[in-house]
Amino acid sequence: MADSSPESGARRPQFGSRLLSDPARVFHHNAWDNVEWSAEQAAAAQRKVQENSAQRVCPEKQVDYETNAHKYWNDFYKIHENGFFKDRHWLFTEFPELAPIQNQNHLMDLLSENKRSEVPECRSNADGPGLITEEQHECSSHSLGHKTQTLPVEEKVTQKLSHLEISADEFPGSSATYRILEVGCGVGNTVFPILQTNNDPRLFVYCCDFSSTAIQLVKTNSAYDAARCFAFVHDLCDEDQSYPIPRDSLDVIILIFVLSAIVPEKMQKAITRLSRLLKPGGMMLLRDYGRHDMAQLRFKKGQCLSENFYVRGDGTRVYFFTQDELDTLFTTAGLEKVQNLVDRRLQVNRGKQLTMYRVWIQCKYRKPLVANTG
Ligand SMILES: C[S@@+](CC[C@H](N)C(=O)[O-])C[C@H]1O[C@@H](n2cnc3c(N)ncnc32)[C@H](O)[C@@H]1O
Repeated sequence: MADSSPESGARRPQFGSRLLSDPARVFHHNAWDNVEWSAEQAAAAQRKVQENSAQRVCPEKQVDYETNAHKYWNDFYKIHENGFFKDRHWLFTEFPELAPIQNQNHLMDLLSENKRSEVPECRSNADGPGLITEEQHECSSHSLGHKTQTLPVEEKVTQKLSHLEISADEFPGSSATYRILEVGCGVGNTVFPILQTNNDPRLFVYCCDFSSTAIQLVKTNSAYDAARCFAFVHDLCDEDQSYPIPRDSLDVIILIFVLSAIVPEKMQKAITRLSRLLKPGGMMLLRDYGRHDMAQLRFKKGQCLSENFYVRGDGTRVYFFTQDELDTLFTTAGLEKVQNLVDRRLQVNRGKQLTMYRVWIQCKYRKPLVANTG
């Protein structure tokens, strides 16, 4: 097979296509896919988790992390603004649903021009010391422009939506025919690539986050276009707060490293509420941390909140999923599996000769065309 590494300038391959067959070549690329874990490595990971989970955070602190979760994320974004999470052009190869079909050939041409090396997710210093690679700190060149004002029309819509009674023909994006919602969008590192690469006039993109600081950064980004996008503050765990979109109206919902940030007991209701917003045939897409990811193994004693759920030094929290747990969450919400895969990836810092074993899970679940009555 021809070399399709980002360095070669060729189109970025889907995950799963670069395999390390000769361990001596480990430092020849930045990342290797589907890395097999030996029994010893798996057992060592299990032991690490037992060790770092032995001591739990006290109940008072647990209440604080839950009650003030949005404040901890606000603080995070006040410090890092939009220089922390890198834009993700891999999105379109992994999730072609983000680009309407008629655009895909053109999209692939655009992407092949993009020679940036791909880093799947780049939560770093808060996960533990020493995890940061140089490229993970690299800031997106096109996510830094800021506007100073939001549009008055949008303000009016926001006010109207705060007294929610969504009518089927009066909501932002109501005239669009392809609607995407990103939940927990942060500073827009998924939303802006979608808006920039997909110029289909029938597309409308919604994005929300419970961090008002993050949403402010999205709205003041020069790439934010209120005619094509609607960003709003929303807590996906808040059952009393409606989404500003009617039921059965979305083609795609995206969750990128966000479900892991909420308390496990609230995950099911959050997913069930979101699934109601999908059109029949609509898709829920997720990429998130898998069990025994390097970030989980790096936690120290005293940072565990509950099984596989931890708090970082900055007060933000993270859960590490198995494929079965995610399958249960989505199928209980009435969705059908299209994809549920584990991406075991060996990331390499060639400069520092470091190896990092990452575990991510990628899921696609579809709302059935006919309601599941069984
Ligand atoms: C790890 S970051 C990922 C951000 C973004 N999806 C990305 O990939 O760059 C997790 C995001 O989820 C948001 N978040 C956490 N809990 C949330 C909740 N209950 N409701 C809405 N957003 C939430 C945080 O504010 C943060 O922006």
